[in-house]
Amino acid sequence: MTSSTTPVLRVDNVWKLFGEHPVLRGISLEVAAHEVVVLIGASGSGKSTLLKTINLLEPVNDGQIFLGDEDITDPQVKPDAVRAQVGVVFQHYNLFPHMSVLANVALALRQVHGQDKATAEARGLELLTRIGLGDKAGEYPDRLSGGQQQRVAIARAIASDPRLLLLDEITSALDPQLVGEVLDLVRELKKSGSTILMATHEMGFARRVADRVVFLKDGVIVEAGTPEQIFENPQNPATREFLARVLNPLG
Ligand SMILES: Nc1ncnc2c1ncn2[C@@H]1O[C@H](COP(=O)(O)OP(=O)(O)OP(=O)(O)O)[C@@H](O)[C@H]1O
Repeated sequence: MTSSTTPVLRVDNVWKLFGEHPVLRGISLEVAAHEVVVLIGASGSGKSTLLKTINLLEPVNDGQIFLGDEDITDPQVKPDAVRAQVGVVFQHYNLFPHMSVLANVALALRQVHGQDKATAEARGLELLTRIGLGDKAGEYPDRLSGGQQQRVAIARAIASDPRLLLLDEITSALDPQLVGEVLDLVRELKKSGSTILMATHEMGFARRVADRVVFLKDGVIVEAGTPEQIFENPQNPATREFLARVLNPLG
C-alpha cells in the first residue's frame, strides 16, 4: 500500500546505455508528493534521457523506477497504464495541428481515460479558462503564439490530474519574451500542489520554482540540494564550474 511518506517517484540506481555509451550511470532520485525537482546540467548530461526512462519511452539497462509502490520497469507493467498517471510536456509542444486547441486538451481524456466527448471538453474548457486561454478554445494551434501553445500543452498534460508531471526543457524553443508566461504557469501548478520533475536550462527559473535542484554531469548526479545550496554555495567543483559557465557565458 502507498503510505503518505512513499515518494511519488523513486529512481533507484538506473543505468541507460545507447550502444556501448552509458548515458545514465547509476541515477538514484526521489520526488516527494507536491515537490518540484529541477534537473540542471550541460547539454548531453542525460536530463532528457532520464525523463524518457520515467515515461517508459526508453527502457533502462539496469536499476528500477517506482511510481508510488509500483516498479514500472517490471516488464509486466503496461506503458499506457503508467503514462495515464504521468503528464509530459516536451520542448516542442507537439499539439495536433489539425485539431482545435480544445480538442487537443480533451483528446487524452477521451483516449486514455475513456471520457465521453462532452465531459472531456467541459474539463478541457475549464483548464483553458484557468490558464487564461478560454477564448482560444476553438482556434487551431498555429493561430497561437509559441508561449500560448506551450501553455496549452501543459493544460493537456494536467487535464487528467496526473500523479507526476515531467517537463522537458519546455521553454527552450520559445522567444525570450514568451518564456515568462510559461514559467508563471508552472509556478501556479506548484502552488496548487502538483508534483513536478523538470529539466531546464533556465537557471533563474530553477532558482525560483525548485524545492530541490539536481545537477547532472555525464549521466551522474554530482550534487543535489535546495536552490540556495546549489546556486549560492555549491560544494562540488564541477557544479561551480557549470554554474560559472551558464550564469556568465561571456565571463
Ligand atoms: N536515441 C538515442 N540514441 C543514441 N544516443 C542518444 C539517444 N538519445 C540521446 N542520446 C545521447 O545521450 C546523451 C544524453 O542526451 P540527453 O538528451 O539525455 O541530454 P540532455 O542533458 O537532455 O541534453 P540537452 O540539454 O541538450 O537536452 C547524449 O550524448 C545524446 O547524444
